[in-house]
Amino acid sequence: MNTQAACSIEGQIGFLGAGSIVEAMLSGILKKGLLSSDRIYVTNRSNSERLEHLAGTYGVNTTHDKFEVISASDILILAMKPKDSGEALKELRGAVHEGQLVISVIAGVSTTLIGEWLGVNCPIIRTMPNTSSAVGLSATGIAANHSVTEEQLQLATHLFEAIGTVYSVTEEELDIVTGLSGSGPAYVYYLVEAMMGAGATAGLDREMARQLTLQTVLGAAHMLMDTREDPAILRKKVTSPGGTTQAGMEVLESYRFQEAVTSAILRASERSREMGAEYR
Ligand SMILES: NC(=O)C1=CN([C@@H]2O[C@H](COP(=O)(O)OP(=O)(O)OC[C@H]3O[C@@H](n4cnc5c(N)ncnc54)[C@H](O)[C@@H]3O)[C@@H](O)[C@H]2O)C=CC1
Ligand SMILES: O=C(O)[C@@H]1CCC=N1
Repeated sequence: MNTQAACSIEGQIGFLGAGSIVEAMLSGILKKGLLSSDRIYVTNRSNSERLEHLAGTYGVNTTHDKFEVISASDILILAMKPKDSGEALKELRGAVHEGQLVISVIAGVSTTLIGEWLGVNCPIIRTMPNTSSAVGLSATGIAANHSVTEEQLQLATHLFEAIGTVYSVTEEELDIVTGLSGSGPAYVYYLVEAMMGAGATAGLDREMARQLTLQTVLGAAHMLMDTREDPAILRKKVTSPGGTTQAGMEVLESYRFQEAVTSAILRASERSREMGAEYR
């Protein structure tokens, strides 16, 4: 868990969208005590059961009236899918006023486009958190448009610091951040699935394979963070000449593992750019 102390924030926050990333953020924000649940409003397209779940689990206010959420909120967080965002935001044209701070977690969609759809020249901050927000360990990229004041940027940074670590980048760089750390947890889970599966296939009890894999991933992440050593150096320290790691690494290389990971991240970043153009 991120142990950084979080001071409370003023005002009310509204979420337009109630999916996985919003639940991860709610969980992280409330665990940190950044603001009380009665100052949070959540709406979605039409799923009442989902809103009931969020109200029941987190004690937040939920409604199907998007205009109620907008008028109740000092900070508005946009969290619908990129493909739904144009239609959703055009419906709200004129409802958001210039004093409200809009924060988007939507992949690929630019602050310029969001401003055009909403029909208002308001401060807009584009971010890219990841689902590790739920345990306070998101790696979040953040970029602001020209209307955002230093104070508003600090406020948004503070909000996202409650759910992890925040990195200030340019808006262009956010597409790379999306492919790398926004999608990144899925790549790590994919590796973990493969490692656990291999342990079980080789004869270990499934739970034992799971625990050994998770402790290995956790230990490796801590080694990288604590020693600040280059990952290639750490990898070499594990690899005894002619030993087991070398044998395993040769197989990964024969499948061009690094090339596959690089291509995946570049393709995901490109997809972020594509979505911004595709859904305009
Ligand atoms: N899932 C992830 O790991 C991450 C997702 N994101 C971004 O967050 C956004 C949401 O992603 P997820 O939570 O995964 O999607 P999701 O599909 O779980 O949730 C999308 C939500 O948007 C709502 N919605 C759709 N149309 C709406 C409308 N007109 N008004 C209000 N709400 C509406 C849906 O009802 C649903 O609650 C996407 O833009 C995605 O790019 C960003 C970082 C990480
Ligand atoms: O897959 C997606 O498009 C979203 C953005 C980053 C993580 N999930």
